[in-house]
Amino acid sequence: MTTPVIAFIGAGNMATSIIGGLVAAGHPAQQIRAADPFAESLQRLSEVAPVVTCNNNIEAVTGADVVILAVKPQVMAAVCADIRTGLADTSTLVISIAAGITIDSMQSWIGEDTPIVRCMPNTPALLGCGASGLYANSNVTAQQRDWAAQILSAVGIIDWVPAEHDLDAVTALSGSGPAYFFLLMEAMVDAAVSQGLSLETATRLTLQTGMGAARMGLEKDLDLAELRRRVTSPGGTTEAAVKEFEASGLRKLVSDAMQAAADRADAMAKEMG
Ligand SMILES: NC(=O)C1=CN([C@@H]2O[C@H](COP(=O)(O)OP(=O)(O)OC[C@H]3O[C@@H](n4cnc5c(N)ncnc54)[C@H](O)[C@@H]3O)[C@@H](O)[C@H]2O)C=CC1
Ligand SMILES: O=C(O)[C@@H]1CCC=N1
Repeated sequence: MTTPVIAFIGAGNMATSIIGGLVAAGHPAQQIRAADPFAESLQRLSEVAPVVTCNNNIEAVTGADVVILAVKPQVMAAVCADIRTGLADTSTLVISIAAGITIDSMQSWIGEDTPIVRCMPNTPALLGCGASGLYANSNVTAQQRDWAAQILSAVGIIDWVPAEHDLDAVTALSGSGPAYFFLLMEAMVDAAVSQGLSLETATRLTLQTGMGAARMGLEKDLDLAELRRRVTSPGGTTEAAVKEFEASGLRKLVSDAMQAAADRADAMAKEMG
C-alpha cells in the first residue's frame, strides 16, 4: 500500500493520539504534517513524534493526500472555509473526527465533489485501544477507504457503518462511552469506600475489575449475559446486587442516557450545519 502524506488540522488530544499510533505503526513522521494556531499544542505533539508542524492550515493541506480535521465542532465551518483554497483538486481525502458535523455541511463548506470520511473515534485511542465508527460519502475511492481504515486502525478497532445517521448511535455508544464507564467506576469506588475500604484499595480493585470484565468479553467466546450469569450464584451476593440494579431501572436509565447523547449529536448537526 502507498504511504499517503497526511495533514492534521488541529493538533490537540485526538490528533496527537492518532499521530502517536500512526508513527508507532511505522508511518514515517516526515509524511505527517500538523497545523495549529496554539504553539503549546504543537510543542506537546513534537514530544510525541517529530512530524512537520506549522501554524498555517493552507500550507499544511497543500499537496497532502489526506487531511484530517481534528478541531472542535464549533470551529469546523471556519477551518473548512480556510483550507478550501489549499485543496486544489478533488483528489484529497478529507477525514473529520468532529462530533455532529454532517457530510452535507462539510461538502457545502469545502466542495460538493470532495471525498469525505466522517469518523467518530474515542479517547482510549490515546492508548491504542480506541473504537471508531466510519462512514464514507460516494466520492471516496477504494484506495481512500483503505487509507482511512489504515489511519484509524493505528489507534484501535474500526467499523464502517452503512448510513451516516448511524454515527449518532456510535457517538452515543463508543464516542461518549468511556465517560459512562468512568462514572460507574466512580460510583463503585464511592460505595466501596463507604463500606470501609481505603480509596486506594477501592480504586485499584475497581479498575482491575473493569479491565478484567472487558477482557473476559473480548477473549471468551461467550455473550455478555452468559458471562454475567457465570458470576451470579443462585441466592448469592451478585444476584442480590443485580436484582437491585434491575429493580431500579438500570437498563432504561442507560437507554435514556444514550438516547440523550444521540439526540445531542443530531441537534449539534442542526446548530452547526
Ligand atoms: N475528546 C473526545 O472524547 C472525542 C473528541 N472527538 C472530536 O475530536 C475533535 C477534537 O477534539 P480534541 O482533540 O479532544 O480537542 P482539543 O481541544 O484537544 O484539540 C483541538 C485543537 O484544535 C486547535 N485549533 C483551534 N482552532 C483551530 C484552527 N482554526 N485551525 C487549526 N487548529 C485549531 C486547538 O488549538 C487545539 O489544539 C472534536 O471535534 C471532538 O468532537 C471525537 C471523539 C471523541
Ligand atoms: O462529548 C463530546 O461531544 C465528544 C464527542 C464524543 C466524546 N466527546
